[in-house]
Amino acid sequence: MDPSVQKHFTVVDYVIFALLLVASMAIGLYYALSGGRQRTTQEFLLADRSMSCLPISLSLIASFQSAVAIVGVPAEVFVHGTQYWFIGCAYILGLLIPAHVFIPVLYRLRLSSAYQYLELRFSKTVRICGTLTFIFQMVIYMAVCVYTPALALNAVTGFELWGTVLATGLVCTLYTTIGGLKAVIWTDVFQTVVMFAGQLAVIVVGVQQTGGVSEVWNKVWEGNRISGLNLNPDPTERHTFWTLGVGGVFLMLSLYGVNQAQVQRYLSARTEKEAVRSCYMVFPSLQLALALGCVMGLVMFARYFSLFIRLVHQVYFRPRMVIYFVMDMLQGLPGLPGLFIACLFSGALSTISSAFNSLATVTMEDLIKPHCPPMTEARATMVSKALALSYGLLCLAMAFLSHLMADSVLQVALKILGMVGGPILGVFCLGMFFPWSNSIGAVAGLAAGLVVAFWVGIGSIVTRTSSVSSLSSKCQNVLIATSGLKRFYSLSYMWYSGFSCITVIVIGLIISFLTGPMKEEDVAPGTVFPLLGKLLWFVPERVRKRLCCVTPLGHTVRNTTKGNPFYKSQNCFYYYC
Ligand SMILES: O=C(O)CCCC[C@@H]1SC[C@@H]2NC(=O)N[C@@H]21
Ligand code: NA
Repeated sequence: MDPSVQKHFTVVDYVIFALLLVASMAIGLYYALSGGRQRTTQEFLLADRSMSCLPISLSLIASFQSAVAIVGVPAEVFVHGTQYWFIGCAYILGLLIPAHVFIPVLYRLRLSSAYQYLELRFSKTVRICGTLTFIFQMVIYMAVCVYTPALALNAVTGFELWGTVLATGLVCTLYTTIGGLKAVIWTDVFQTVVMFAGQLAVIVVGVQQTGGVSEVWNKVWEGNRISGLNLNPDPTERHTFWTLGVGGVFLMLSLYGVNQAQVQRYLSARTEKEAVRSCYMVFPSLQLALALGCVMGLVMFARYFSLFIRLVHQVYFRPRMVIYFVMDMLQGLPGLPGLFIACLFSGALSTISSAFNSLATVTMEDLIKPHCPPMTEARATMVSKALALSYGLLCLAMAFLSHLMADSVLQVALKILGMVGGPILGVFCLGMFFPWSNSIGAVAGLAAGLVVAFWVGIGSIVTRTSSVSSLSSKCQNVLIATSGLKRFYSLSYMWYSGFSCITVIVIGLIISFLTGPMKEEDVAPGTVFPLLGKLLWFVPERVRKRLCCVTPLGHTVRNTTKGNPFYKSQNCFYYYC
């Protein structure tokens, strides 16, 4: 099959793709014209805190399962084998800790934005730093998510590239702007179903065309794509059980524990129990999404092994390889290419709509409201909608600017999420688990974490490309002067979030102790989680009291200044033990 042959679509395919956009638009319109008709920020940004656990859990999946994973995971397994599947082990702690640590603290403070927590626990400065870091992270991540499917499609199917980006980007911006969080959550539900259906279709057709499951298994086994348990402790090895299973926990915590897009969904739950339940329900669906991606990679390997050997050395080929093979596999089956395109764009739409909405929320709640004269509810909602619209248009502009990086899109997305998500996770951990930390320590820690993350992230790109690019040898020598630095740059990207998170905590504690640690009575009630008390459960009660983790059952008193219910006793703050 000649790579230059562009795959053409039948009418059915275009209809299916158009149906995806129409259905998403219809859901947006429905929520614009029903309920409170999106007239308050409580409804527009938090769905009136009325959501139940099922839609929330599917929307939690959709927020960070974009076309990048749909294209990237099969490509990863196709080229490197099933080692990546071990990231599934990170989902256990990666969802249990958010369910039992982050959700209780953040939900009971009845926040609108995750970064309000940083002001309650530290100061306004820390809140603003956290908000700006989040905005930076999501704008870049959005660009990768919207560009990936469009570019891959164009390269393989002649699908009009910019027309697609514009069409999906505008539809997404529209339904997010008019329908608010309710529309974003319910379109996420619909789009998650489309995502699973598209991947399943490719797997079924691929197995059938390869000659059955056993045939696939034989080819996959022959090509030793089934990776064993790699327990190599070397942190520079890209994918091992440790980088994926342990490093992946930090990545999951930065996304499912403290990322505004996910926290906003927890806060939109009608009760705390619903929020915790939605976190539990994410686990099976996330494992299913991971399994579908890995199996799709294996089936494609079995189906195209011979061709792959010929083409794999063309680096440009990687990001488009999956689409290319899928389009070849599905051609002649009218409707299936359209379903797969719809699946790709469902991934992109559901991720960028969550990003628009969370970006509009934090900009409104953390940057505008606290610094502008109080505005009427109607005006605040209008501004929030304008923000969602402008972030949508910004994302489209970014997509036109960004160029798909040479290596796998999955790796690029995980690097961005790791490099920026890790430091933000670190600041939240510093605040929740270390009562002594103060706001100077938090700001210094965040800065140190970001510096370290970008140093290793950018260093890894420069040194890797410098080995192939025309960088002068002197420059190369300077860059990787010592082998230690070389090893530092070759740290697996799966450790970026863990490494930067720990840097934030260490630096944050040191600076806090140097500038005068916070006293227990100064810590805002309800903002600290007794991690030490939990971990030292075997230590006698009186010793634990000294560690300031008091027994539970504090009675709720309404604090007039903060307006938040919190647990307080006469001499010490009660924690959730
Ligand atoms: O946008 C994408 O799909 C790529 C980013 C994936 C983010 C992480 S990886 C672990 C967890 N599982 C998912 O499906 N997404 C998140
Ligand atoms: Na998505």
